[in-house]
Amino acid sequence: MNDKALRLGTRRSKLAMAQSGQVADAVSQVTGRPVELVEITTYGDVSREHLAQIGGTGVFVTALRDALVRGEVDFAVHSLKDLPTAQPEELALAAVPLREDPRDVIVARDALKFTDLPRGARIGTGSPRRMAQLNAYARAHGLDIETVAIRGNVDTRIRYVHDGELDAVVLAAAGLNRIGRIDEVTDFLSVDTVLPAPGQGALAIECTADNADLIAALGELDDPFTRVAVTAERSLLAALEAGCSAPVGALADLLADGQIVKEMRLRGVVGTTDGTRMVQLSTTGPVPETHEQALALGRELAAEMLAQGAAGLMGERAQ
Ligand SMILES: NCc1[nH]cc(CCC(=O)O)c1CC(=O)O
Repeated sequence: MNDKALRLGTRRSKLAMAQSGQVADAVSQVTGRPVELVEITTYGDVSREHLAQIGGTGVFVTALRDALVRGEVDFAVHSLKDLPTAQPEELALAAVPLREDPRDVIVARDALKFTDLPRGARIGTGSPRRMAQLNAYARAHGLDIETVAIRGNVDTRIRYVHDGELDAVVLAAAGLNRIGRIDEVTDFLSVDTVLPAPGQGALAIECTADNADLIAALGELDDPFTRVAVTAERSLLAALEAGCSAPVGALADLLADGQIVKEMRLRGVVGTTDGTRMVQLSTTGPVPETHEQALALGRELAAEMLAQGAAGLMGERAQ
């Protein structure tokens, strides 16, 4: 038996270390091999520039992928929502584990809920998707909020609220869960209010495409439904030709009748960051049984969204 340590390439951020550590334990369990974390610094970690300005899609991912291709590490864990939609040929998406809570959340001062924020409240987020949907909701419900562009890691963002610079920030529940700060949440946003980013809450475990043994071993951590759902969500994103910094939300979920899964629903939204113009559509159909069917579902919904003018709403970037 092979008991040589597997090398897991990871970013150094608290979130990356937390999710890599959790996956390392699971991989150790299924392979019976020790897993050693190898820290890799990415351009996104050192850059002070705004994410959108340095190219948006995948800045955090590239350095890890380079290390895989060079053979410096055996596998890597990414937040699936940060993965570019194009899968490089030399790499395999070996596992998509069971997704955690996909929702966005608010961390606000004084334990405030989103809808209880006072007039003129300032809400920080670096995401045009979150801005668009929060502003659209505010317009529709007579809330007076100002979305403020911020960046930085999860700790930095929460500090804006504790320091009194902002009334609230928007974050992903999954990230807070993974770093053990879910108690900071003052409001879980319904996905009817803010549709999450495609793939939000899910992880991607990648290794090189030629490593059949490792692909098979990591495959034990795969959750087939999560994979189908995120495949449809990311296919929608790709068909809209939108990068990770575009204002696109997507979520696939199962519609069940008691214990019996009946259908899958895919919802998508695109909007201008000021929330004045939105295209939001959903489609429901049989649960896809193949990768190709999942891709087709995303493409079909994207085509309907484009027919309703979605392309005209995506030119924007956060400032
Ligand atoms: N944009 C950064 C990012 N990438 C992944 C997560 C954690 C959530 C996830 O894995 O989906 C976060 C933080 C956030 O959006 O609050």
